Amino acid sequence: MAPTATALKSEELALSVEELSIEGNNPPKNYVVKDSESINSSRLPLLEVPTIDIGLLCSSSSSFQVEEELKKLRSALSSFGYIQAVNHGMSTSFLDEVLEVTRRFFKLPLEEKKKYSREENEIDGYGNDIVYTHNQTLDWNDRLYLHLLPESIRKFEKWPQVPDNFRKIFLEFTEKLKIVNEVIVKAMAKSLKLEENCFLDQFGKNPIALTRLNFYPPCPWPDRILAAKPHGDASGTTYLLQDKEVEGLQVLKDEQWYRVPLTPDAMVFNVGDQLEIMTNGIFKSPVHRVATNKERERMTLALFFSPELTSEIKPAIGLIDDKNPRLYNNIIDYGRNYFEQLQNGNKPIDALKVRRH
Ligand SMILES: O=C(O)CCC(=O)C(=O)O
Ligand SMILES: [Fe+2]
Repeated sequence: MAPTATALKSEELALSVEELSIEGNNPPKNYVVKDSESINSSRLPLLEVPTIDIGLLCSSSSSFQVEEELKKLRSALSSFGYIQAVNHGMSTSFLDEVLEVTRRFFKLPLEEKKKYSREENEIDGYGNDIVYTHNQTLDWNDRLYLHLLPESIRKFEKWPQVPDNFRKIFLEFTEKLKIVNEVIVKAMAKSLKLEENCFLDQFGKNPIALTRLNFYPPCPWPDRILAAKPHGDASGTTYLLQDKEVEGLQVLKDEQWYRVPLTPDAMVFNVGDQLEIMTNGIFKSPVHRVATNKERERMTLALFFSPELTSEIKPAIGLIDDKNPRLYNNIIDYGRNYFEQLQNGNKPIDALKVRRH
């Protein structure tokens, strides 16, 4: 998933969002959303995100309860692509620890964090948006990207040494979430009456796990700047640990923006673009964005699972027939052009739509 185009450089762009939040009186122009009206700061409705019991999905029997859970999963993923995963086998205290090491990293002095700065044209490391074009709108977000799987692509030099349990906690989290992910990806197939490994096989033997730790400093201009611009995730599947107190995530459903509620003890799960392709558009990779907050900072942790780079992903045969034509072309390494497309204002998945005349 390496960015392909050469990134542009400029003085203002080299500052972290944290630095910008303490500087100056005017909004930095590269961050101001061109069509500010679209931010719509009036209070948005809250999305009802169904709770899915992962323990039930693991069970090999097909009881009434399991069938009901699969129906609920299918319904949520085909209407807006989000669920809250509960009973996932990770204790609240463990998830709190994951968020706590994340918080402790972002609370380090800037000079400390900059020791882990992302190199140009790389993904792993600390920094903000890669800049491809001068009129790109930047996100009010400092982040740390780290590849977690496969082991061979970990860049430990970008992994924080402080707090000193960072590495241990993230390795444990990765192992645990990998198991949850297999359960959910299999359940997605079962809920569509497909063979359970149908999507998991497309991830290949060495799926990719990438985490993105997000820090959103308070922003003096919440009506003009977004913490993350609208996007669908490039992943196969995405898991999000949300800030415990500060909302910000919003989802587009039927052309209306909704707030995603805070989910204590639950993980938010959403379909990524690559699972939308594999399900031939039945499951939706939701377009989401993050609002800025004038008073409060926010921290979240996203973890993305994606097929290995050599795997050709494709809509499952069992989902295509005369009534349901193929919607997407096959693709290898979906992430390769994703960032550049997104930063150029495109919706990357649209490039794969089958064109009919
Ligand atoms: O911070 C959030 O609530 C969402 C983050 C997100 O969408 C991402 O990292 O892709
Ligand atoms: Fe996202």
